[in-house]
Amino acid sequence: MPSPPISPAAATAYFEFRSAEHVPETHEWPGLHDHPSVDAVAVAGRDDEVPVVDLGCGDPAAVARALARAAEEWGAFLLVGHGVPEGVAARMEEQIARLFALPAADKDRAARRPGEMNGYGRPPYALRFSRLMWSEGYTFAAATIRDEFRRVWLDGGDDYLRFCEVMEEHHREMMALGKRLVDVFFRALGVTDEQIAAGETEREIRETLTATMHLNLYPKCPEPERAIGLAAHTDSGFFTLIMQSPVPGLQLLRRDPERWVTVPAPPGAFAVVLGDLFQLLTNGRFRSAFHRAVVNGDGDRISVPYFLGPPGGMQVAPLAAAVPPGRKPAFRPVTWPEYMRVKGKASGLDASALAMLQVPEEGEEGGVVPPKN
Ligand SMILES: C=C1C[C@]23C[C@@]1(O)CC[C@H]2[C@@]12CCC[C@@](C)(C(=O)O1)[C@H]2[C@@H]3C(=O)O
Ligand SMILES: O=C(O)CCC(=O)C(=O)O
Ligand SMILES: [Fe+2]
Repeated sequence: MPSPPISPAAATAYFEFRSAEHVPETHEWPGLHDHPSVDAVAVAGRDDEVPVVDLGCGDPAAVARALARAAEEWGAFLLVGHGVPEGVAARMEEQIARLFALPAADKDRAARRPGEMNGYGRPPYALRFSRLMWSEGYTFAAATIRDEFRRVWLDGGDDYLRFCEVMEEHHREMMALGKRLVDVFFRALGVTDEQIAAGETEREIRETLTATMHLNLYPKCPEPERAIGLAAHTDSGFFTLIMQSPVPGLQLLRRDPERWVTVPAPPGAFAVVLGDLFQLLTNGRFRSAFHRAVVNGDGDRISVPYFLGPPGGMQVAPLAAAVPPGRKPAFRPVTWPEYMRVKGKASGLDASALAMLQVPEEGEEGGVVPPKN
């Protein structure tokens, strides 16, 4: 019988990872090794090689083809040749390490309150589990960085200013990159540049993108095989640009047979993970990826997912270009907050919640989205 979800009090209690010599029962996850973990590098050239998309290769048609393949088959890829200056990641790592090294009282002042999206603490879906994850997190809307971090640095000051400048620099770079990628995704779907320029919906999607940043610290773990950094899930928005330390930890679930493929972490590359609303937007052609983060015994790992999605009030519906001629869209329109509620009520943490939005084909009772990756 599954154990009950953890109480809100236990979920917000501070845990001192640095002094832990063992993984306590509260943080021990059964079933972590039900599927084997595969190192993508060790099997390079085979099916388990995580796709790489090189934005700077100079051949837009080849980029769109590589992106379409990665989005259809994996729902995730490594992005290189993106032009984001090298120093950004190093500055982010330094500031994030400083934030999480602050005294517990400073971080607790900014704790995410029940029902709130922003703040220090465990990610929203953590409340669904009976065990705790081996990570510290901080979520904030990219548009409100200065207000948000006055909760940590009450009087402002140099540390606060430096922190905000670095977060804002990352936000600027990621938003510009996200908008470029949206156009390449459209091209990968077969939408021409002229259609993108003329298409109201395509332009609206690109121009109204909203960004949420989530800082993850996975502290070095004394018994990494007994703990999980971030439990398996799909992201719910359009897509997520993940900056990660040059220490692997992100894993993607592949099927037939089920196995976790570790995403390599070459310096400067971003991992890109597609979310459920992108699957809906592309009428199911591009898939969201079921993923998780494992921990390690050698050192800390930091990751910064930059979640891109629609504004809260926008109804997301399958793009006309993605619906085959003569067919109905496969999903009904939904807003992001409405989808989060649907997913919150679903039993799984993957894209299967999308089945509740599926429009049955003529003569059908409704259906499920078969997992592909
Ligand atoms: C924009 C968001 C996506 C997210 C919920 C959030 O409001 C901020 C945190 C994100 C995250 C990170 C860990 C896994 C996840 C499922 C969660 O509970 O919080 C995702 C959410 C998501 O993509 O649905
Ligand atoms: O740490 C990572 O690489 C993945 C993080 C993630 O999936 C998330 O925060 O949603
Ligand atoms: Fe994620």
